[in-house]
This record gives sequence, C-alpha cells and structure tokens, in this order.
Amino acid sequence: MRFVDEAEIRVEAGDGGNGKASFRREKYIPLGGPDGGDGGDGGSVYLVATENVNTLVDFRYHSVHRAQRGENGGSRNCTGKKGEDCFVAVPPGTIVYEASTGEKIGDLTRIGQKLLVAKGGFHGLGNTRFKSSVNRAPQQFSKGSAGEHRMLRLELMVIADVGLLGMPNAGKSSLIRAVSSARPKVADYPFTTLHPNLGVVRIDDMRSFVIADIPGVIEGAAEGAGLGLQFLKHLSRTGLLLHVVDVVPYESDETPVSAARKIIQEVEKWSDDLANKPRWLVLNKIDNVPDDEVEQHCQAIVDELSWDGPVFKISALKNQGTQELMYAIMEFLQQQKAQQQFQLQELSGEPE
Ligand SMILES: Nc1nc2c(ncn2[C@@H]2O[C@H](COP(=O)(O)OP(=O)(O)OP(=O)(O)O)[C@@H](O)[C@H]2O)c(=O)[nH]1
Ligand SMILES: [Mg+2]
Repeated sequence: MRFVDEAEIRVEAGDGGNGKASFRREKYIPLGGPDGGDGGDGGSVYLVATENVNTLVDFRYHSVHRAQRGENGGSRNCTGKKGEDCFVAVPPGTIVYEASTGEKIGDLTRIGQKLLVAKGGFHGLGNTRFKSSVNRAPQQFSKGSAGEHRMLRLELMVIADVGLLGMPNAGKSSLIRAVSSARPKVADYPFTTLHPNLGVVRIDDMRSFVIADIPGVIEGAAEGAGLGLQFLKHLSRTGLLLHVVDVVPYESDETPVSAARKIIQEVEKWSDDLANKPRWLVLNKIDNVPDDEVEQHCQAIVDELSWDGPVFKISALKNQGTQELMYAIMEFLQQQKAQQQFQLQELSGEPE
C-alpha cells in the first residue's frame, strides 16, 4: 500500500565567523604588525538517507534544523573554529523540494547518501590578510557571510508493511489507535475510515513498521461495492495482512464466521496474489465476551473457519493482547526481510 507522506522543514546553515582586526602587542615591540585571524566557516545542513527511518512523521514535531555558526577569528592569528554541520536523518526514498518554488533539489535513494540543502556561510578575513607593502597596519577585516536559510518540502512514498482487512466496524481504526500515535476517527458506524490512515508502530528505538488502516471491505468490494475496491488493489504491496474480525458482530444478522468468510471471498475474488499473502486472523473485541468464555468462543470461530494460520485474540479498545501482536508482527517482518535479502543474494550470485 502506498501513501505520500509529506513534511515541511526549515533548514538554517550557520553564518561564517567574522575576521578579526588586531595588532601584535608585545613588550619591546612597539609597532607589532596585524595579527587578526580569519573566522571559521559556518556549518552546513545535510539530509542523510538513514536505515530504519521509514516515515516523515518525526518532522511534524521537529521542523527546524540548524547548523552551528563559525567562530570569529581571534588575536595572535587565531583562526575561528568551523561551525559543526547538521545532519538530518530522512528515510531512503525521500524527495526534496524547495517549498516556495516547488523546484526539485534532489532525492535520496541509497542508504548513507547525503544531500547538501543549506550551505554554511564563508568565513570572514582577519586584518592580517589585508597587509601589503603600502599598508602595514590595516584596520580592515571582513565579516563572515550569512549561511543559507531555506524552507524545504519533503515527500516520501510510503509502502505500508501491514494492511488491515475487515468488515466495517470490526475495529481496524481502533487497533491502529491502540498501537500507534495515529488518530483515525473511530465511531460506531460503518465507513468511518474514508481514507487510508497510516500508523507507525514503534517497537523500540531502532525498529518500527508501518500499518495501514483502510476502509472496511464489504461483500462485493472486488466488484467495486462500498469503498473497498480502490484500496484492495494497493494491499498487494504489503508484507502481511491482518484480518480483523469482530467476535460479537454489530450487525445482528451476521456471525463472526459469516463476516470473516465474506472478506476471504472478496480477497480471493480479487487476486490469487492477495489471497496467498500471509494473513493472520485477529479476533477483536474479546472484552464483549465474558472472560471465562473467550477461549471457547474464539476456538469455535477458528474451527468453523477451518483456519490453521496464526490467531490473535485482542481487545483494541482495552489494549489487551495488542502488544503481543505488534511484537509478533515485527519479528515476522524482520524474518521476511532477511529471507528476501537472502533470495536476492542467491539470485545475484554474491558469495555473502
Ligand atoms: N468493546 C469493544 N469495542 C470496540 C473494540 N474495538 C473497536 N470497538 C468499537 O467498535 C466501533 C468501530 O470501531 P472502528 O475502529 O471505527 O472500526 P473500523 O473497522 O475502523 O470501521 P470502518 O472504518 O467503518 O471500517 C467503535 O465504536 C469502537 O469503539 C474492542 O476491542 N472492544
Ligand atoms: Mg476505520
């Protein structure tokens, strides 16, 4: 599933440090020459394509990125220190535009690739530099030039790792709310979700994945009923589907099994590729079933569906079982990625 993720950020390079005007002062040397040092260059701002960063979501909270100013020059020919550069981590695949003109500045495709987006100011010159045969005591010095300031628009095509499938009202948006900072609308009427929502599930500092909440799929979606069709076709890019089933369906004429079958049929009608994708059964709203009946209630659904794949029992509302589900997904995606890399290496015949 693909989404365009966007963010605007401001990048400010450091100004160059000023040059110094000063003269040597030492005992017994009455007319010491000029000894003002140059300033340091201002730091620049670079964007760096970084592994494991997979969305632009963090830029919503941190949108100004500054590099350091260069130090001013000092007496005794001391050169000012160069300002530190600022490196901003972005996900691979980020395209960078000048915000005001829409002009493309560049794109970052390879991990580790760097793009200069704001150049640091040039250092000012100390008065030593202005010394000449006709002017042995120059007062001149120059100021550092200003660092570049720019507004950038970042754009990224995000491919969701996990797609949620399920009847309207099954609790897909609630699940995304429970496990990520995404805030899709949740309500007790069908088709709350009119556009796909993305949630980034952060497992720890280094690991996260993207989960996509899509509008509920209903019977006939593969033929275009409801809102299902346009989203079904994008699901083929995900690595895992979660089939969310309400264990006590909202529609009284529906049972969990009949609701689940409808979804499976739609998926099979749509494409073999989608039907063969790894799919897990997520039985939601177990809090609507008395504690001591959950096990039995869920097992009956699994048996009737003749489902032999992974099953998770959760309550998105009460946040029960959701954490375990997220860990299992992360583990699965990592294994899947490792396997794909292995296959790629096999294909390309690389030894390692
Ligand atoms: N009791 C209970 N209610 C839940 C649970 N999860 C979701 N709900 C409720 O079910 C209703 C529908 O939830 P949503 O998350 O909007 O369902 P959805 O699958 O995203 O629905 P659509 O976007 O219409 O396809 C809301 O009233 C939720 O509060 C749960 O685990 N337990
Ligand atoms: Mg929804």
